[in-house]
Amino acid sequence: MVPVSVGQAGNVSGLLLSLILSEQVQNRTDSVDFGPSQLWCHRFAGLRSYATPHSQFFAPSEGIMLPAGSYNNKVAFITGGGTGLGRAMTGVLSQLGAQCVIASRKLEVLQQTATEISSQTGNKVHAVQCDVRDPQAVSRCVDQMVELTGLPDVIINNAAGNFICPSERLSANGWKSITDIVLNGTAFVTLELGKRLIQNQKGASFLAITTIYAESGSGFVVPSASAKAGVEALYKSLAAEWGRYGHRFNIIQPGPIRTKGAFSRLDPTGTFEKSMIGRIPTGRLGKPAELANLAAYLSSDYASWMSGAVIRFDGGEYVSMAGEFNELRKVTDDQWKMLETMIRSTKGS
Ligand SMILES: CC/C=C\C/C=C\CC/C=C/C=C/C(=O)SCCNC(=O)CCNC(=O)[C@H](O)C(C)(C)COP(=O)(O)OP(=O)(O)OC[C@H]1O[C@@H](n2cnc3c(N)ncnc32)[C@H](O)[C@@H]1OP(=O)(O)O
Ligand SMILES: NC(=O)C1=CN([C@@H]2O[C@H](COP(=O)(O)OP(=O)(O)OC[C@H]3O[C@@H](n4cnc5c(N)ncnc54)[C@H](OP(=O)(O)O)[C@@H]3O)[C@@H](O)[C@H]2O)C=CC1
Repeated sequence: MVPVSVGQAGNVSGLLLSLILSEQVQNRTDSVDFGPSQLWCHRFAGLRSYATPHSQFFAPSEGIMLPAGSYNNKVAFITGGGTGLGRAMTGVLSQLGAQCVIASRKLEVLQQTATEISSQTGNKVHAVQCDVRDPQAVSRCVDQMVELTGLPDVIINNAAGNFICPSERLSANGWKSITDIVLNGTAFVTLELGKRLIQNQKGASFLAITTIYAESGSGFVVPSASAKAGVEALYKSLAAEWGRYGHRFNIIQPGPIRTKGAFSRLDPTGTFEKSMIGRIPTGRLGKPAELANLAAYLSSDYASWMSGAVIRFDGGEYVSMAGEFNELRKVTDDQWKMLETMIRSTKGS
C-alpha cells in the first residue's frame, strides 16, 4: 500500500477533481481526519483501489461461507452471470455444487466465463444468449434452460444497464434503454419462470440485485433509480402473492463494489471513488465475493424463512449519507473542545 495525494490523476480527472470536488477534498486536507496522507491506494492488476486506514478493522473475508455441497442437485439461473457481480455469484454457487445457467446478450463472454468457472469447480455452467428486454427471447431462453437442466431452484435477476447523465441530457431512448433492461427485463424473467414453476408445482428462490439509491432516489442516474425502485416493488409484491406457490423473493441493495461494468459508466475518470470512500464508515469498497456469499445464503435452504427482505449491503454508506450531523466526523479533538466551550457558555434561549 502506498499513500497518495489527492489530485494525482490524469488531465480529465484532475480537471473534474478541481472543478467538482475541490471544496470537499480541500476541507479534508485542511481540517479533518481524512486528509490525503490518510488516503491509501492499493495497486493491483493495473487497478487503483482506495481505502482508509480504519478499513483494516473491516478486512473482507472472501472465502466461501456456506458448507460444501449446499447447492448439490440445485439449478441456478443468473442473468448477467458472465461479468462482474453476476460472475462472482455464479462462481460461488457453482463451487457449492449448483448447476448454473448464465444468460445475457454477449454469448462469447458468457461462454468464456462458463468454461472458466466449470473448469475450476467441476460443475456444469451453461451459457444461454438472452436479451432480457425481449419477452420472446426470455421465453426461448427458458425453453433452452429446460432442455439443459430443467426449471431452476434459484433465480438471480442481476442484469442491469446504467450510466451517469444529467436528466436534461437524457433522450427518451436513453431512459427506455435502462428501464427496459432493469425493470422490464426483471419482470419478463420473473413472470416467465414464475408461471412455468407454478405450472410444474416447483418452489424457487428469486433474488433481485438493486442498489442503495433504489430507496432514496438519486440524481444523475434517474432511469436506474426509477427502475430499481420498480424492481423492489415487484419483488415485495410477489413475496406476498406467490409464497403460496413455494416462491421466496428477496432483494440485495449493494453499495459500491468495483466492477468494470459499473465503474466505467458511473465513474469513468475515477474521480468520485475517493470522495465516496470518505463517506463509507467501513472505509473501503465491497468485494464481489462478499456479495456472492450473501446471495448464496439468501438463495439457499438455510434462508427458507426469508422472503420479502431488503438487505442493504454497503459498508454503512447509506446511513452515513442520510444523517444530518454525520459530517461532524471531520471535527478534530481541538475543534470539539472549542465547540463544547461555546455551547456550554450559552445561557438562555
Ligand atoms: C465510484 C462510483 C462507481 C460505482 C458505484 C457507485 C455507487 C453504488 C451504486 C451503484 C449502482 C450501480 C448500478 C448499475 O446498474 S451498474 C451496471 C452497469 N453495467 C452496465 O450498464 C452494462 C450494460 N450497459 C450497456 O450495455 C450500455 O451502457 C447501455 C447504454 C445501458 C445499453 O446499451 P445499448 O447498446 O442497448 O444502448 P445504446 O444504443 O448504446 O444507447 C441507448 C440510448 O441511450 C443513450 N446513451 C447511452 N449512453 C449514454 C450516456 N453515457 N449518456 C447519455 N445517453 C446515453 C444512447 O445515446 C441511446 O439513446 P439515443 O441516442 O438513441 O436517443
Ligand atoms: N458494482 C456496483 O458497485 C453495483 C452494482 N449493482 C448492481 O449489480 C448488478 C451487477 O452489476 P455489475 O456486475 O457491477 O455490472 P456489469 O456491467 O458487469 O453487469 C451487468 C450485466 O448485465 C448484463 N446485461 C446488460 N443488458 C442486458 C440485457 N439487455 N439482457 C441481458 N443481460 C444484460 C450484462 O451482460 P451483456 O452485456 O452480455 O448483456 C452484464 O453481464 C446490477 O444489477 C447492478 O445494478 C448495484 C449496486 C452497486
